[in-house]
Amino acid sequence: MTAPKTAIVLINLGTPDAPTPRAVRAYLKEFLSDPRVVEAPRWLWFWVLRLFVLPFRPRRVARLYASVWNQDSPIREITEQQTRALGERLGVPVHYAMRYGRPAMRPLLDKLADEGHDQLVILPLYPQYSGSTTGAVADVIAEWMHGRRELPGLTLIRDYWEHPAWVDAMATSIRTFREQHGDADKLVFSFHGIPKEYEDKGDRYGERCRRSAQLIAQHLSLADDEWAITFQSRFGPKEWLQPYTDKSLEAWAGQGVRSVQLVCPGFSADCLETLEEIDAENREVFLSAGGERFQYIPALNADPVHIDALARIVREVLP
Ligand SMILES: C=CC1=C(C)c2cc3[nH]c(cc4nc(cc5[nH]c(cc1n2)c(C)c5CCC(=O)O)C(CCC(=O)O)=C4C)c(C)c3C=C
Ligand SMILES: [Fe+2]
Ligand SMILES: [Fe+2]
Repeated sequence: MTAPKTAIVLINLGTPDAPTPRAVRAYLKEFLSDPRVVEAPRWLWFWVLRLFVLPFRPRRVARLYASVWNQDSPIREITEQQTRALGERLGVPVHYAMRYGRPAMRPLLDKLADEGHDQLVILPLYPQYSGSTTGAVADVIAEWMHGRRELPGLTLIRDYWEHPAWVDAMATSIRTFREQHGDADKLVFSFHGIPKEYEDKGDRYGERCRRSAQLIAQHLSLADDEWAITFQSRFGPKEWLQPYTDKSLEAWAGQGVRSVQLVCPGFSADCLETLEEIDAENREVFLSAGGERFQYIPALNADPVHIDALARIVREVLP
């Protein structure tokens, strides 16, 4: 037998192929059909998705994608940069795939196994585990394994919000931003939400986010009134994790908070939800409610402090 041939696979959520209603429709159809993402009864959601969501949302969301699109969707461009940088740092082949849309996970797993890799380390780029994100990645891996006779060794890094290397990278990035731009009345940690019902049923994602923000705030020696945690990206009519980012910004502006800095520690790469929803929509919410200064602190992206942290996290599980 030859020495184990290891490959690292980064996974992120996904994005449409193009900022057009047609491409966004195809992407949303795949994404929102996953029962990990929308847990409504299948027969009901089948019709709601086709009658009320897919005929309308893609047109509006395509315009939002167009407002942040570069050569490609930011999340795919940045994941590609992260993949290259981590490969150089580790000296081990690093690949990436998206859970929804392209490049897809299954063809990559097939290719790596067919090439004779017998150890795969899979790192979903969600620092805080949720069934709706990393759980959905695990589903694809499990289905893929089901169809294969010879299996490689597999390590799934479930999450890394507690890893000192990642907490340190987040704190360093925020500190560097504040050294360059000054502080604000409030530092807001805004996380992507999930429906409150998922938490009630046992998904401890919200708790991980709250503890995550606490660890970073401690690292920065912030007093309790200098920071806050909120949840963004509500979808549909039900209650999601609270407090909501937009409502909180509005309330603070009314209470005399003049300046805020927002950081999104649940997003390893900037994407529609940070560049458009936070840096454009929520900026507008805060400023039009009387706030004076709104600053978005970028995601860790392909910053060397992030790549160093990911390299440490992966090295710990390498054979
Ligand atoms: C409908 C339910 C959704 C759940 C639950 C959900 C959880 C969740 N999502 C992320 C990260 C990202 N989500 C992104 C976009 C996005 N998310 C939803 C819905 C749910 N997300 C939708 C419908 C969309 C698409 C845009 C829209 O139509 O509003 C993205 C950005 C992708 C991009 O292309 O830039 C990310 C990243 C997390 C971390 C999470 C739960 C923990
Ligand atoms: Fe989402
Ligand atoms: Fe959004």
